[in-house]
Amino acid sequence: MTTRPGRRTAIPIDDYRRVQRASGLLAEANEADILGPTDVHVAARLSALAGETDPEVALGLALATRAVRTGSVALDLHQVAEIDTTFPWPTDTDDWLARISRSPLVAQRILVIDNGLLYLERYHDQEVLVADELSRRRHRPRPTIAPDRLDAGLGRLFPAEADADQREAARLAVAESTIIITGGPGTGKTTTIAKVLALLAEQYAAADPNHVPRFALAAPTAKAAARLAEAFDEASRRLPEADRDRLPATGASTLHRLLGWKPESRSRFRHDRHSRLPHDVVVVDEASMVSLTMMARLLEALRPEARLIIVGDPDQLSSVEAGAVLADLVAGLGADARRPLVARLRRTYRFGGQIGLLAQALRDGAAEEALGILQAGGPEVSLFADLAERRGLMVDAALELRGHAREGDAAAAVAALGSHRLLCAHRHGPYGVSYWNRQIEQWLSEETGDAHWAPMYVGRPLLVTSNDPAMDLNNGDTGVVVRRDGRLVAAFDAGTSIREVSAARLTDVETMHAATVHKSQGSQARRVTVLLPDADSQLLTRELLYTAVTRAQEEVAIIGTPETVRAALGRRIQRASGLRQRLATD
Ligand SMILES: Nc1ncnc2c1ncn2[C@@H]1O[C@H](COP(=O)(O)OP(=O)(O)OP(=O)(O)O)[C@@H](O)[C@H]1O
Repeated sequence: MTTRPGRRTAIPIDDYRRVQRASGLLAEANEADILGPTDVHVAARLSALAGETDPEVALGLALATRAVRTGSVALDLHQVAEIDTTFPWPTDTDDWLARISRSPLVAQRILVIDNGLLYLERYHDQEVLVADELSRRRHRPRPTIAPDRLDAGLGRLFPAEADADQREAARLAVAESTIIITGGPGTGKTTTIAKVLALLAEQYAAADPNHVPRFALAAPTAKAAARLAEAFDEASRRLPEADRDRLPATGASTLHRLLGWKPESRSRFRHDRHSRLPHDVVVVDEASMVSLTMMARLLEALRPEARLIIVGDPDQLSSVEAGAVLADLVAGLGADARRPLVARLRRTYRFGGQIGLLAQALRDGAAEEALGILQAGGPEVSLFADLAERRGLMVDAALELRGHAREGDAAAAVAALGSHRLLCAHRHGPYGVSYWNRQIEQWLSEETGDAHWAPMYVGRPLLVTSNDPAMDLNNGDTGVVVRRDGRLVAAFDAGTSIREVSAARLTDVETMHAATVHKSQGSQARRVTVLLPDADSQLLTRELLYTAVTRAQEEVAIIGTPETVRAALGRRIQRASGLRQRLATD
């Protein structure tokens, strides 16, 4: 048994996961690592308060709490055996569900049973709200448009035969007031958004020349919002002049900022159903990262007649919070063949080909095809067994950063952050971010002769790990420490500009030679190295590998074996929710 050193009483190091006062089934499930301490505490306390004495009902509540903690919106009791096949689960699941339905926990709406799924009340309310708001939007009359003008605009902006998917997506986005546009990396999502907004500006101008429409572009994270602003700017510049001139000024912000987040209260926003957003059109990009809670807040804050355009890649990792809303919306709203509200962009414009082909094979779970592409190698994709193969590349990237940082060239240093990224599934352990950050620093120090690294060294790449409104820094922002007039300043990428703050004032930052795949979502680098963990790691999933590979703009190397690639593609992230069912049967 491992013990913490220097203590008089030996305490097992994993004790923090054990709940000392729990008993019975909850304690057993805690001991089996099925339930975490929060699940046990919540279930024990709420059951006691509600007067529930059946331990299997309390177990249901604990599992519903666990479900939310692990990304699901609801729990299907019939699937619990998949969590742990050896645990002594209640033998009659229907009876278990029936006992829960008669419980005071349900009478007091702590738990809700709907369509055979078990919910914590708050998540049930949010799911119903999202389904109801979307249903209301779907059954409203279509917006009035000038169809001839739309046809002419589509012909003008999407003249090529090869752009049929984009043209169709744009047609739907103008004709409908709610639409989802999906597509993998480089399929022209941002390009299409710019053209859709140009077409809409034209429609609004024709309907009422005195009304200047208000467009909002939003993304779930600050990083993604900055990238959207940049890409949108670029795409708008390529529009024909008359279309560009019609576009109203449209910056991009986070969803939190759009809704007017009030930091003093966790889930409160300035805009809600009593104070709606003033916009005519709201575009949400990187929607795979939007949680159920955020989607609920957005939908209730939109004016009923406002247009909503949801854009994203449903095959990427979902939000770190509960829900896989984009995937649910695509499955639920795409199910209606009579009135499809989902447009798919399938053609890749960005890559020379191999990264796109690899991404496709990964998305489809076609392991042998993916391995074929990887093993054929080439300038864009490769598979290595050992990360040492990339040592030269990683050291060069770190040296480039250091060079610009020593010269005090913040813009060049920030740009150099995008040259290479090492992506890991884990934070800790031999495949983790912490280990590899230290290793790359060690290699760098061997190269430069700088023996010891102070915590803040010139050329240190930074990742912000919490929101800091006072410094205007957001969780996920990236920057680099540069030397400026003998002082150390941290220069951050603010999309189209650089923000500098004193490095000494920074608290919640990590080194970012390596980053987790989750943290890298919404950003890209020219070259990417993906370090796969052992095949039995539960974090190794198809969504993770697909998200990691699609962060690469020019070249990607996977560090792993055919076995780990197969294991990744064979493991899917399962997130239970009733949303797609509600939407499909609406
Ligand atoms: N119809 C098109 N014809 C030619 N090039 C295009 C077309 N659509 C997009 N592109 C080009 O493909 C590249 C990717 O486009 P865009 O940034 O719009 O894609 P995206 O799907 O938003 O990408 P991301 O993966 O960054 O979200 C850009 O260089 C863009 O100019």
